Amino acid sequence: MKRLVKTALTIAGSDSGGGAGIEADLKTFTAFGVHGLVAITSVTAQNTQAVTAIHDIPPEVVAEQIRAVAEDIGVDAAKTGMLSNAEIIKAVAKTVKNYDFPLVVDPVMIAKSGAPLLREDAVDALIKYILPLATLVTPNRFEAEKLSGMKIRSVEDAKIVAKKIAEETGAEAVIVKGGHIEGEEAVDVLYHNGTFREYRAPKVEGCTHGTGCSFSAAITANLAKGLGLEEAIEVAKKFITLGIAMGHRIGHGHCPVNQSAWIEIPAEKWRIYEELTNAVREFESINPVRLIPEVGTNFVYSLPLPYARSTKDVAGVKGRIVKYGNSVKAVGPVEFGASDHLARAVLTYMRFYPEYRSAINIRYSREIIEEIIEIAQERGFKVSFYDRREEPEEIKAKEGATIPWGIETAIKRIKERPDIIYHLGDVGKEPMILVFGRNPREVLEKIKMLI
Ligand SMILES: Cc1ncc(COP(=O)(O)OP(=O)(O)O)c(N)n1
Ligand SMILES: Cc1ncsc1CCOP(=O)(O)O
Repeated sequence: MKRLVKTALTIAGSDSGGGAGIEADLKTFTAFGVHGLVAITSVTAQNTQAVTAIHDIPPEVVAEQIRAVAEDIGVDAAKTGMLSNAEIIKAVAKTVKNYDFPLVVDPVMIAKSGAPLLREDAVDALIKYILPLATLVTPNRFEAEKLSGMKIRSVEDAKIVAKKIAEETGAEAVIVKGGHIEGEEAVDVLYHNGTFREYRAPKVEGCTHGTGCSFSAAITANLAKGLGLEEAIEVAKKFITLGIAMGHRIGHGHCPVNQSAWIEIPAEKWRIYEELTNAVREFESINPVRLIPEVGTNFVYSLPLPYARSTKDVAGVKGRIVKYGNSVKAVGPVEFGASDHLARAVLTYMRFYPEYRSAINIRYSREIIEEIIEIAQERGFKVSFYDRREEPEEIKAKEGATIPWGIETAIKRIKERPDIIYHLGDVGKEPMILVFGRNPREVLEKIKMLI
């Protein structure tokens, strides 16, 4: 039977910290929907700060891992990472020659923490045995300098070096990565089929442990899926830029790239869209006319942290929910970026209570707030408030700062998490009640109690 899922093989070392090596490669393969296969070359005891032990696997066992998966399952594309010593390099070269899958070579030499991952005497073996088999070699600045014997200070130097490595080793293509080359952008230079191509992205703040591994794994996964080389690199560049920006802030050293962001953000966005759309429909059907303020109601649901960074990451109702005769109607559909005020409120709230990602605003009246306080006492809900008259002048003067200040003030006012925050308005500002919950369902439950 024809195999439906594509497969990618990583021939690399294990990083016990889960940031680089085999672990990074497998997460990357999964992010692209490709089944990952492994041939472990070396087991490292490693964290974000250091490599504290290295145990190399016997070369024949490395070769046997490749053979075992290639013979039974089949390999659509493969990559190499940490190969550690010359014997492993020779065993890998001899084995992969028996198959015709594309091979991406990440010439791993030194860990971010500074530890050597390739013996000094094995660099020549890498050049002699592995690079000639490569569909693509992916050195960073320092690896490219080592492979070429030349210094790289600019994108122009990177071009000369990429061409030199390809011509001297017989590698089909070489991409010299620009993360360590000076400039505001990370410019990667590809030499392929006698021509150059530049891949540009802003140098983003974030986490970089495992970037080389994840980038080469992303290219491999996309080659396995049938993309051409240049297209596969284009996707991988976007993937790694997002992964660095969304990196997991763990450990005390170089924090790791987040390979899941690529798949998690779109998946979460879809779940949020569905859940919020259903909740808005239910809110309309309850028809809570007396709860709709003059400015209208919005109902929001944010991406989880660390993905929620701006109001664009919060879904809301476009055009808000309004009174229409005797009924309550959403003006437009649920969209990300459709809310400003309520989105800023929920983003501030999440700084204190990250799981509470949904909120709705309803009309303030003395009667409604008294009912809320009564229900809150019965059900154990907490209510807090902020008073715009207490707002410091410097906050007033700053565009968009009132709501974050107000939510923070209300949260700090009481010792426990407030389910409901209200404010009494100001000149030209309608007073408002904001109801928070972990998700739209929880917010709706609270609203239903008021009806
Ligand atoms: C087992 C293992 N393989 C590769 C690396 C290199 O990862 P890192 O240190 O983050 O550097 P790049 O990913 O940028 O090449 C490693 N540390 N461990
Ligand atoms: C005016 C206002 N203030 C708090 S919620 C709200 C209404 C909803 O505003 P948005 O649609 O910008 O979230």
